[in-house]
Amino acid sequence: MALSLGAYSPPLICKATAANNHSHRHVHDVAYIRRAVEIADKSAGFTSPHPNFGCVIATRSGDVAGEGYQYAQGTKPAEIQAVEAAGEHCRGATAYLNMEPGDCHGDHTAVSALVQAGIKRVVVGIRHPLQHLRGNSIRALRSQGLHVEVLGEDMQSKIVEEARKSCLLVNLPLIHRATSRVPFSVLKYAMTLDGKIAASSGHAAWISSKMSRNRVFELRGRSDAIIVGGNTVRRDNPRLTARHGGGHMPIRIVMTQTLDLPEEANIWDMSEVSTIVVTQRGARRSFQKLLASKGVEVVEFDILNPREVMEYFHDRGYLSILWECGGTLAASAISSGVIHKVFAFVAPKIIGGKYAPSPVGELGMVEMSQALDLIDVCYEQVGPDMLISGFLQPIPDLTPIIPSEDETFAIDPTVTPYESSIIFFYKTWDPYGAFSNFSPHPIQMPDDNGKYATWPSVEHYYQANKFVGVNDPVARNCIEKIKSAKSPEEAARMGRSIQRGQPTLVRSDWDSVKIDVMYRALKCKFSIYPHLNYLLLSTAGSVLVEASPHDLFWGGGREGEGLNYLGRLLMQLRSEFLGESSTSSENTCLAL
Ligand SMILES: NC(=O)C1=CN([C@@H]2O[C@H](COP(=O)(O)OP(=O)(O)OC[C@H]3O[C@@H](n4cnc5c(N)ncnc54)[C@H](OP(=O)(O)O)[C@@H]3O)[C@@H](O)[C@H]2O)C=CC1
Ligand SMILES: Nc1c(N[C@@H]2O[C@H](COP(=O)(O)O)[C@@H](O)[C@H]2O)[nH]c(=O)[nH]c1=O
Repeated sequence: MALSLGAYSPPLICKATAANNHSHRHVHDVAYIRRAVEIADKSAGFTSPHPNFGCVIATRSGDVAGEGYQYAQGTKPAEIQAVEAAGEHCRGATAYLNMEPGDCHGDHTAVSALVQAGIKRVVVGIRHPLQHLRGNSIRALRSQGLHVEVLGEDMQSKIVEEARKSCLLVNLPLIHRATSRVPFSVLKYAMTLDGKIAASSGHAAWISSKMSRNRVFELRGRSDAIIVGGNTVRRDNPRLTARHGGGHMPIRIVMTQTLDLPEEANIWDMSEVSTIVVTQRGARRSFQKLLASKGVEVVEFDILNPREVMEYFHDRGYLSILWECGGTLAASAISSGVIHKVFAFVAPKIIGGKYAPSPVGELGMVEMSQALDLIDVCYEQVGPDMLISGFLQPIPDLTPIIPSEDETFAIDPTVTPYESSIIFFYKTWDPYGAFSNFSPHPIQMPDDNGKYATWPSVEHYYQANKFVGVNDPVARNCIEKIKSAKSPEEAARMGRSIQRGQPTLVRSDWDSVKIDVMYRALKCKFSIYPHLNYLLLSTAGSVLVEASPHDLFWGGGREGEGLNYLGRLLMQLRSEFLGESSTSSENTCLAL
């Protein structure tokens, strides 16, 4: 049954001229695209930031027949959900997508779903921002005879431009990933009406109201990580958790040169979420050991500055960072050009104090004409406070397309192709993302009794296996819960937190069997999906490395110090598929 557009109904249309018809169609299209944007954002706070896709299917008579949004990386594409919801109503209908589908895994699942369902026309908000995916799905849809229109390219008007902007905004972190080497960063602070972020004593709890602080929890939930400076840890002893009622918890990062931090602090409590300390190489080695004993990861930098640190977290796959530091680090981050957006909560209070700190320290500016102007400023009252937000940098321009390596050689044959013998993979949306255990490829695996069950991803299967064979109903319950986790990310979160919090539930032989468990899961995945098998074989001759800088067992580590067992297993499988060695998993482990 087709649903009425309801709250998203475009304005009523009266009789019109041909030109008017054109712009009226834009009104409809824009309303549906805006709805796709709205639903694309629905997983915010529940899952870590990821490319946000929404899809709305509208029938020829203008009713919404189906909708869907992608919940997390490795979950069902928005287009498939919308097609399933719309059923027969897809025939001849239009699909509205806020962003071109990202065919990260070479299987064109979203495109096939739209084609097979009988969709006639597709309106796309923006092309996929990532170079290796950009334009692929649009080309594929057109080659299948669908009429595809892209906002700003095939349709132009003021309202189209505004809708396009909303498509850019809902995926801004991804757009930054595509255009720069640092994650999208938001600086947030709370200040009194006289511009102080604490009293002269350093006391700051609280400046903003409870309502404003709840908004901050939401902002935290939308981020991969929250960063503060050493002084904020010493002064405030913050928890920096997202008490927003969502599932996603950002990692906490402390940036400190001296590593002169308290031995006991809320931020070292790793029961809910982990903390990473970034510091100067060689700083207080004994304290580093103490932190390591608490499970805190310490990352040393030769040059500790906001840009180096952000580039590191970009490489670690982070899309979005929230800065909740004081003015000293905030000034350094702004000067380094890594802050993109500001959220300032202004409380109607005056605290005074000649030495009370302010939100941004020394920027070296001497004339007001040098002040940084915010762009697209918004004012919103939150309880008694005023929230002022705006951008410090414009939305990156996606128009000038940087030529791909192949294109470069075509443009300039004198450029020698870079002979790459190492293939790095990590996030599902990056090149070779299908090698990630978070990729959306269900597998069928036998249980102890030889009965086959379907697992939504390799990650689900691997995490659940930690608790297999343990004679405890709680462990059995954990397996079922992990199996039905809504995303690979949630499966990983559950598996890791149960392993950490209730180690007695983990099977005693886990360390000795985990490689074999992973091997069997990967073997199934790369056997049952021909295109994945093809992709794996196409890498023959290259070293495969999971580019996880923090997982030193499955990943390659930051400086190649990781054991890269995931990469090794994939290479082992590749050579088995090529018939170069035996297929025994025991041999796999021996060969590693
Ligand atoms: N109201 C609000 O929104 C907030 C208020 N506050 C308040 O602010 C005060 C603390 O402010 P502030 O001292 O500015 O705290 P910061 O959070 O800015 O911490 C500064 C510290 O960051 C570390 N750091 C590491 N690298 C750099 C770098 N490249 N540049 C600058 N700093 C670096 C240093 O730590 P180290 O010394 O360990 O080497 C430095 O001392 C407290 O009173 C706190 O309550 C703090 C956050 C938000
Ligand atoms: N004082 C102040 C803020 N301060 C920020 O919040 C941190 C404390 O977080 P938590 O321990 O998780 O509650 C603190 O260290 C600083 O970064 N934030 C605000 O929204 N409003 C406020 O008035």
